[in-house]
Parts: sequence; C-alpha cells; structure tokens
Amino acid sequence: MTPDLMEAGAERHARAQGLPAGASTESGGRTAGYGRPAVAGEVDVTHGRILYLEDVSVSFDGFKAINKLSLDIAPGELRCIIGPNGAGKTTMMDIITGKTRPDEGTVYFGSTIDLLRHREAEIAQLGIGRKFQKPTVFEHLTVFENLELALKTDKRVKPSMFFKLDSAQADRLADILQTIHLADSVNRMAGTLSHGQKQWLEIGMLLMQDPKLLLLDEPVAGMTDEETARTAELFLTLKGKHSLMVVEHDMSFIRTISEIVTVLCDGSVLAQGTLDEVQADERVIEVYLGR
Ligand SMILES: Nc1ncnc2c1ncn2[C@@H]1O[C@H](COP(=O)(O)OP(=O)(O)OP(=O)(O)O)[C@@H](O)[C@H]1O
Repeated sequence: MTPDLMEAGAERHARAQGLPAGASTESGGRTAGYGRPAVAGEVDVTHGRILYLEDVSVSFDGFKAINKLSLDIAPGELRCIIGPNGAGKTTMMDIITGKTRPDEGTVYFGSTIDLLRHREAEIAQLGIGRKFQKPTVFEHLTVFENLELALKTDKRVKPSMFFKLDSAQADRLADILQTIHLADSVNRMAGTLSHGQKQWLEIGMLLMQDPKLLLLDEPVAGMTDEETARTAELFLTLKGKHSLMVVEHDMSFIRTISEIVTVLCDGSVLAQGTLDEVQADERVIEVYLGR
C-alpha cells in the first residue's frame, strides 16, 4: 500500500475506534509501519487487506501483459481469478511472488511489506506459497517424507538426514495429512499417487510452511470429478485460516468455492463480483464465457 493510502487508512481506522486524529494504529500509517523491515510470520492486516496491487504494469518486448492492474484481497478470503488465455493471470502471480518485476506499480503484502523490495525466495519465506499447475512432488519419497522435507530449510542430503520434527511440527504434519485426505497413504511413495492426490500432497507441502497467502494456478486441471469435489472441500477448509487466490477455468468448481470472482482481461480487471454477476456481464460473456 502506498504511504498516502496507508496514512488515510490508518486515520480511518483510528476514527472508527474513536481515537483522536493522528493517533493512527499500533502498526499502520506512515509513521508507524512504512519501511519497517519485513519479518516472516508478521503481516500487518489492520487495514483489512493482505494483498494489495495498485496500477501494476509490465511489458514484454513492448507488449503490455499487465496493464494498470489494481486488485486487493482481504485476510482469509478465497478469491477466484478467471479470464481468457493470455489475460495475464500467471504473470500477475509471477509479479506477486517476485519472479517477474513490474515496470511500474505497487505490490504490498499487508500494509507494511513492499513485495517489490524482496526477492522470490524471501517472498516465500514471508508467507506467500505458490502452487504451479503441474504437481512437483518428490516421486521417490513417501507422502510423509515429502511433507517433512517441506519444513527443511537446508535441503542438502547431510543436514536433511539429521533433521527431526519437533512435537508441534509432528502435530501439524498429522493435521495436514487429514486436511489433504492422505492420512491413509502416509507411507506410500508419492510417485504411486493419482494426479489429484499429488496435487493435494503439494498443497500439503505448502501448508507445512504455514503460508498466509496461497496462490494456486489451475489446481483442478486434469482431476477426476470426485477429486475436483474433494479439492473444493479442501479449499473451503483452508479459507479463513489462509488467504487464497485461485486461478481456474473450471466454472463448476468456481461456483462451488467462490465468493468474489475477478475477471482479468488484457492485463487488467474487466469485472469483479459474485459468479452470477460476472457471468451476466456482457463484456465478460464477449471475451470469455461466450467462447
Ligand atoms: N516472459 C514472457 N515473455 C514474453 N511474453 C510473455 C512472457 N510471459 C507472458 N507473456 C505474454 O503475456 C501475456 C499474458 O500471459 P499469461 O501467461 O500471464 O496469461 P494467462 O492469463 O495466465 O493465460 P493462460 O490462461 O493461458 O494460462 C500472454 O500474451 C503471454 O504470451
């Protein structure tokens, strides 16, 4: 969030709480929060936004893949992103995760962490997890070992051999196994899992790091109907505890999980609202749904 917006937001928050002007919040506002060093696990959401993009643009060889994109997400929200091929959905995720640097614009995680000042690995450590379309689990390790490995910061063989889960981590691993529907498959080699189960395992690996925000790119592509339904259940369980941004083309899946749907087209937001609202929008029908 820009300093001016943060200042205004902090003042609004202070007024709402009956505090004198200038009192601001504990952590918000230019004086209190802006420029504070980012610490993993600490995301200031007192302004009601966990992710904030404003006027973000990026061009590739003169082609504007993202064009003055503005978008924000509330803590615990499950936001669905839809849009035609080439709309800029993946590029937007690349910008949030530090893979691509925008030419201009603002990208904030909470109200104090300027993501454009951080590298990709730092952004992951700050609490933004990303799941790409293709599952990337370690096929020759068991489900348990994959989840355990997700906690290790040093993944070289020798340090990994001496890594031991503490009891809180072991409890979390057991909870996550239940959440991702793999409690019965804990000792199976990941390579023997179905496509859907591999996707859940990879989501579980992200959850082991307790991300605040999860970005999920086409999570149900290639899944059976039953796996898709269970993935919907899984996302509804995660909502509230984590914020989720889900890019999908599967409209019946979107219908099951969505609250607010954002439609991207030509690198910016074309429409936003409930699925019914955006499906009734003539501009959306023309560029996407009416194909
Ligand atoms: N590194 C790059 N170099 C050149 N052009 C790129 C690059 N990355 C993306 N683009 C272009 O930017 C546009 C947006 O691509 P992007 O992959 O973000 O769209 P998308 O909405 O994710 O599409 P899809 O639904 O097909 O995955 C496309 O026209 C794409 O060809």
